[in-house]
Amino acid sequence: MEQNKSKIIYTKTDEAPFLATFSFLPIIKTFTDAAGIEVELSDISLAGRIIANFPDFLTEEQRMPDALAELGELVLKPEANVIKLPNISASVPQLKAAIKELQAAGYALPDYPDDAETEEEKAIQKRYNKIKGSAVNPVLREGNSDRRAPKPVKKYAKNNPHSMGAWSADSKSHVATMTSGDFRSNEKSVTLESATDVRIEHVAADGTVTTLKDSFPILAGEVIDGTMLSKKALLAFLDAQVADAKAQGVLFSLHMKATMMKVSDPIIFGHGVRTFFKDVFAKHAVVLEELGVDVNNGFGDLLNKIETLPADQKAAIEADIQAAYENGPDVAMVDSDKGITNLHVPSDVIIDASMPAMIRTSGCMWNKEGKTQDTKAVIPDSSYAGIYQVVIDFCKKHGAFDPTTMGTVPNVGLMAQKAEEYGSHDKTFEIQTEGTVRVVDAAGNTLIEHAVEVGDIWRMCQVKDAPIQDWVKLAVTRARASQTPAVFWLDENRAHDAELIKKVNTYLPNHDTDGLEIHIMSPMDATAFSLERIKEGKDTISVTGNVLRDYNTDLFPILELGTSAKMLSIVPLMNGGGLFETGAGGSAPKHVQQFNKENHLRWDSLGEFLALAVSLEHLGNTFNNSKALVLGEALDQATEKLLLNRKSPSRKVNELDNRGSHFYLALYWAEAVAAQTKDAELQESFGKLAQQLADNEAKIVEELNAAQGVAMDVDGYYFPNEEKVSQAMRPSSTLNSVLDTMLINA
Ligand SMILES: NC(=O)C1=CN([C@@H]2O[C@H](COP(=O)(O)OP(=O)(O)OC[C@H]3O[C@@H](n4cnc5c(N)ncnc54)[C@H](OP(=O)(O)O)[C@@H]3O)[C@@H](O)[C@H]2O)C=CC1
Ligand SMILES: O=C(O)CCC(=O)C(=O)O
Ligand SMILES: [Mg+2]
Repeated sequence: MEQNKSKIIYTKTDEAPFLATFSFLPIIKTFTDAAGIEVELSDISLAGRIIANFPDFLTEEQRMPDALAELGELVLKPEANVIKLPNISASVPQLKAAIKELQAAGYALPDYPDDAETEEEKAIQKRYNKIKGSAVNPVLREGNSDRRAPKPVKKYAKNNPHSMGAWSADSKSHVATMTSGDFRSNEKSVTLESATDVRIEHVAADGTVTTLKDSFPILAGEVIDGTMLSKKALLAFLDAQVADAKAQGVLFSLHMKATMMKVSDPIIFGHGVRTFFKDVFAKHAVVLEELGVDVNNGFGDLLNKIETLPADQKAAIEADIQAAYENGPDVAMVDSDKGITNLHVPSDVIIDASMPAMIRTSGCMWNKEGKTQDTKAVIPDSSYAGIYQVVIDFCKKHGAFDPTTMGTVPNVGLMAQKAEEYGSHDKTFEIQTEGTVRVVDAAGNTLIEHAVEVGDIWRMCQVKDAPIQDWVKLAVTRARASQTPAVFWLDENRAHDAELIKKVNTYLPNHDTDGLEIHIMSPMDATAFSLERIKEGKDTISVTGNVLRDYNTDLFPILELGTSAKMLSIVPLMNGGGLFETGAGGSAPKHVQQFNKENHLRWDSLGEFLALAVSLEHLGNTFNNSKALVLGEALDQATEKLLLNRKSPSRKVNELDNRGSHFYLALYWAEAVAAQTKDAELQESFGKLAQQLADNEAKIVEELNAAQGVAMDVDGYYFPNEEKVSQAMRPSSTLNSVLDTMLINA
């Protein structure tokens, strides 16, 4: 992919942000074309990535270039300027559904092999596994993360607070986490002084050595960790939690990140399902085995596979499932009307968004009657679980947070180059034989070693030195720019964090920290510190590793702003380019359901507006493009006005939705360009556009709202008909012709 000096890459993704793109992109192009800036669409949708990876199964016309691979190369170059919308990180059920849809559309793709046996099946599975889970973000994130609520957004939230469920001191909701045998307890960490190669091997009790991962390079200064989660300890823990949830009368709810931690967390999820339905699995072990049931993909896998059984056999299993529900604790529901529990699909409950949603709902989740109920949030590994307990304790003591007065917690996150746990998939193993796992360097020294048993999960993580240096620098830069205290969330008692603390102490003196308040605290202490301040309306930067980056950038925004979609999310790429993510949240599947049902899209594109403005600013500054700077500044003004005038999408049908909010953004953006005096040419042409949009406001809004209230079918979920999507997302002929006229004149 060529990125010339006046090009911005805009990503085509999935679900709600995909739909929104069909309305917003024509507006963007109206503005950028006039300024000679090219905006190119790059397809990294789940369907697009599947197509790109199986050219040999497809016809010439069906094939697509591997846009993700191209972007992966682009982000290493200084000229990179990419706007990245949220995309699906597919669980296996989602991947299978997308494949099915493509097959139905005439794409002769192979099925996803559940049990790959032949070499051919293994090769296909390997290709699909590359597409599975969080496969996009780690490729693009060649920089650390700077996520925050811009001032106008925070101000808007204070003036227009979202709902917050009240908290009572006698709430029984709590976090349950392991106290031993987990990743945190077993962690060992080493900083390599000089570059070397390491390999990971398993040594069986009889001395047989099996290579788990061939030699790979480690750079000087890199921190590596090895750790394991004991299956025995996990099962004992899960058993105890199921029993305790029942005893306490609270909902049982398991919170994992099975999409991003795509090797370890589905295994843990599977143990959660098997523990909850223990009797079903004990009684029907043989038949479930024969059916190839794999609940690492959720309990839904069992339900789907027993459909093929003879009626009486199926009924017997269903009766035992019912008994499990009756005898066990109540289980948290994703959709109580449809009987879908938190255990059905691993991608339905994702910890970063699910825990804050629970905290916002008075610490409750939904039970089978569709009512809220106190909940036991089960987060097996104790590395980070404690922060949520601190928030829960704080709410029990002080009541719910008040969005009208609370301060903000922006985040500076260490994430470049697959840092830490989020880069561990290719170094995570479910142990097949008792023995030892060891990490051995080029000279034959054992750097890390653990005794393991069958079923234990062993993993190694890496974080390179250059990203750490960049992260420390970014933290200081943000602390200085915003005059806000910064806290490194690092625990001296955790092996990995202890190594990072040494690094932070080495690199901080390289920067001017005069007059800045910088702390290092354990995650739980840092949470308590930040919450005390937030309550007093004070701001505190959280400087964290990759997992806490993920957790904090949903936790605080969801409490402060109601959603993380309103965050500014910048990734200053280490080689000088810019990656501008939109918001900090996901692709909102629920929004698509509503769109299909009643043609109302409640997706808020605020994240896209903010990202585009910083992308234009970056382009302007990097390449001396004054027109880009004018557009960027004007866009920020337009976004601020949009918030002030409350033109964000409503949640209700027949009211302003995503499309209507795009119209208002276009109007305010054109007005702001027309009002500036730095560029007379832009001023003149956008003066005309502003006038036309303003003159037609009532008609356009009427046309946009009138389209709603009917079912909408765009021929597919993962791979819809783009012509239909475009028609659906651009229902105002008046708006379309005003934009077209502008484009023709540009
Ligand atoms: N950067 C990325 O690419 C990311 C991708 N994901 C992926 O997204 C999918 C869904 O993840 P999930 O955890 O459910 O998170 P989502 O953010 O999609 O959903 C959580 C809820 O947040 C609200 N929300 C999120 N974005 C917006 C928005 N722009 N406008 C209005 N409301 C919004 C919605 O609430 P309500 O329904 O009440 O309106 C939504 O249901 C998964 O496949 C996940 O892997 C997740 C995070 C980041
Ligand atoms: O990549 C993913 O799967 C999710 C990313 C995410 O949640 C985040 O970056 O906050
Ligand atoms: Mg996240």
